[in-house]
Amino acid sequence: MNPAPLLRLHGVVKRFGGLTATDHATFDVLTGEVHALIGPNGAGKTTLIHQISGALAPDAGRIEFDGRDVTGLPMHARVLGGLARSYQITSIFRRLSVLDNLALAVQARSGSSLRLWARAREERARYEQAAAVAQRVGLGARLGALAGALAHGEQRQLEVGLALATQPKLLLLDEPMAGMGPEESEQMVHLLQSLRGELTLLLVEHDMDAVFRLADRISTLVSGRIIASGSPQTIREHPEVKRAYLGDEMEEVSA
Ligand SMILES: Nc1ncnc2c1ncn2[C@@H]1O[C@H](COP(=O)(O)OP(=O)(O)OP(=O)(O)O)[C@@H](O)[C@H]1O
Repeated sequence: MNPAPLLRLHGVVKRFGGLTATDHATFDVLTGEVHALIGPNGAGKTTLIHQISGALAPDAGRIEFDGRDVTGLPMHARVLGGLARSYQITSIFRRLSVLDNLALAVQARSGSSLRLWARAREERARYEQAAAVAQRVGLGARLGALAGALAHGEQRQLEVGLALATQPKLLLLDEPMAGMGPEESEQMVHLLQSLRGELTLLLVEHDMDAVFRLADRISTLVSGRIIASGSPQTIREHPEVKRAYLGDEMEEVSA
């Protein structure tokens, strides 16, 4: 039996003036899978991720998460429901340590921020969870380092940790390998591989080597529309996907 869909998009639309960024996008992300969203520059991938996270309201369509219609829910309600997005570097408090950043993210899960500074340091359990997440994302030896002093790849690991600290069912990742060298990318691929089975991942990524190594299924977005969803093999061989995006690139990605 196939796993149930954790996330379902039905005809999701976003218009910016005369431009239709997402154009009746429809696809499912199944529970437990690593799902990659690929497509050319400007296809609407980031816009779609914003709509799923709740940062942008769709002009039309429906988004279901974990059996509920979340289309009208604000972002924080989606986070509390288990839908987390790994934000790029902007979400990190650069003048706080790795551990403090993670402890704040653990605290955010409780939905309260008022008592943050008064209680965060006293709450041993929270810091223990934060340290466990740091270990999980490969930053176990960097707990006391200031986040702003981390290498680029480590900052991206921390971002994943901040999202994991909210204990999500689904983690949205927008270009987790962006700006990384080969060694850092490799580390991120390993980190994401290690999350397999723990939670569901939806990943936007241009690094096709990483995509084809990680993804159980892939959806291809072109001009705001999902033109194909399926296994890596199906996508690799899909004539329209090849024409619109992958082209000769696939010949370089090992089968
Ligand atoms: N806030 C905005 N206002 C106006 N137009 C926007 C806005 N955000 C995105 N767009 C436009 O919507 C289209 C889709 O952009 P989006 O960033 O979602 O594509 P993308 O697939 O993520 O691209 P890339 O792979 O280059 O990151 C583009 O034409 C972009 O210029």
